[in-house]
Amino acid sequence: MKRIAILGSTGSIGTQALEVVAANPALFQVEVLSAHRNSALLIEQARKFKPNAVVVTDESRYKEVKDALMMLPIKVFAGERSLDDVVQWESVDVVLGAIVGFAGLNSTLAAVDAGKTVALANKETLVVAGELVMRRAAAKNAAIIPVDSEHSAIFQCLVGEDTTAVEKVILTASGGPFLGRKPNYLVNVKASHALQHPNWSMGAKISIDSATLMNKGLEMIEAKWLFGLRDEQIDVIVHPQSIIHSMVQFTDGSVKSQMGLPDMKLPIQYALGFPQRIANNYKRVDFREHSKLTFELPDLKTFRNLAIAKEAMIRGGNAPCVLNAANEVLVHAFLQNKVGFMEMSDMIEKTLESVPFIANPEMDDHRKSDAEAREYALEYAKKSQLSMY
Ligand SMILES: NC(=O)C1=CN([C@@H]2O[C@H](COP(=O)(O)OP(=O)(O)OC[C@H]3O[C@@H](n4cnc5c(N)ncnc54)[C@H](OP(=O)(O)O)[C@@H]3O)[C@@H](O)[C@H]2O)C=CC1
Ligand SMILES: CC(=O)[C@@H](O)[C@H](O)COP(=O)(O)O
Ligand SMILES: [Mn+2]
Repeated sequence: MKRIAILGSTGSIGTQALEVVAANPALFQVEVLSAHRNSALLIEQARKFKPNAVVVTDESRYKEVKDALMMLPIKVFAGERSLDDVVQWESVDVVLGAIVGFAGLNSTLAAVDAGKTVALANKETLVVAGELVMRRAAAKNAAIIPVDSEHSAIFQCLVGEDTTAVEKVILTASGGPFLGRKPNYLVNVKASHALQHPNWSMGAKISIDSATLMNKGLEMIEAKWLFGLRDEQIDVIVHPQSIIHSMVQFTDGSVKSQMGLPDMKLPIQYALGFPQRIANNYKRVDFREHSKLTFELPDLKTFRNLAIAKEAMIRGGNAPCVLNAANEVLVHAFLQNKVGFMEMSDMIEKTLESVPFIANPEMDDHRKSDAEAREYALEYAKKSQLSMY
């Protein structure tokens, strides 16, 4: 029986993780749940799964959660710091990092420092501080099992392989809702349209990242650190059907892929169950229904975020941290209709030019770079014609 701390239990990954847990009561038990603002759902989840503790990181929701769970033997904590404490508990076997954005970094690091197995969905953690996180995980023997579908695919392709025989990895990208569209169309698109991913149902931030292809840029950086790859070993190919979740090409020319229907419960249960592969009765791929699996190069001239992210990866240092912070601010602004779809790339680029470069950042440098980048990005966002700041 694995005892799991689900950080971000009220989100898209968190709720699907709870479905996986509910389907496998002999394998998994919820030890901790965490939410930020969605206290109503957190309370409902706590009543159903009866964890040892819940954390509500937005402290203004503490009283509501505490009062609602008063009659149950569930500890209730508030604030981000509490997350760092609970993930280190002896009673936690696996930490599922499913918080969105930079906000998930501290708790992931706390889990790694405690030598926990981390099932990691929160890709921003590795984008911002991949070198540092992987270094500390190695020092503490903490396993990081990817949940992100592409990285889960690569991980599964690598099990039992000699990693020195990897020539490159090929990340598949769906292309998002605007595949094939050009700038003259994209200047006018609104969040409601960008949120409609063709294959996956996900949280708002990652859905916009998929639409701009920033998601694939973030995933290149995530792959670099997870699998210890050189920049030139990471390729991206657009595969609109999202059946092949990514591939590994070996030095003998063989290519392995992992396939499946686009359903995040699969990589989630793989990461939670690893090294055990858990049987389920989810819908299988029927190749007659998917008789055309197609591939094309990404349009980097239109979807500039992917090119900008790749450049930040190659530049290294604090550049990916700055990229991430600017992107978080601008995605938030786009969701509120305060900047345009195409403007986001220009503003991210300008933020990267504005924040001083740090070649070998430690945690304090990342915090500082993140804060500075947010200020610049917000300043640029305010200059948008759409802005009503
Ligand atoms: N959704 C997907 O299919 C995939 C997601 N991922 C990655 O997984 C992560 C989660 O994504 P997703 O589930 O879509 O996101 P959601 O927006 O659906 O959920 C985010 C979760 O994080 C919590 N949260 C938000 N802000 C904070 C904060 N400041 N402090 C603590 N907790 C916070 C939310 O709490 P509350 O709702 O209570 O406010 C919620 O539980 C992201 O990094 C994403 O890139 C990767 C691959 C696929
Ligand atoms: C489900 C998942 O892992 C997402 O990151 C997904 O890959 C997004 O799809 P695209 O970024 O390829 O559109
Ligand atoms: Mn992904």
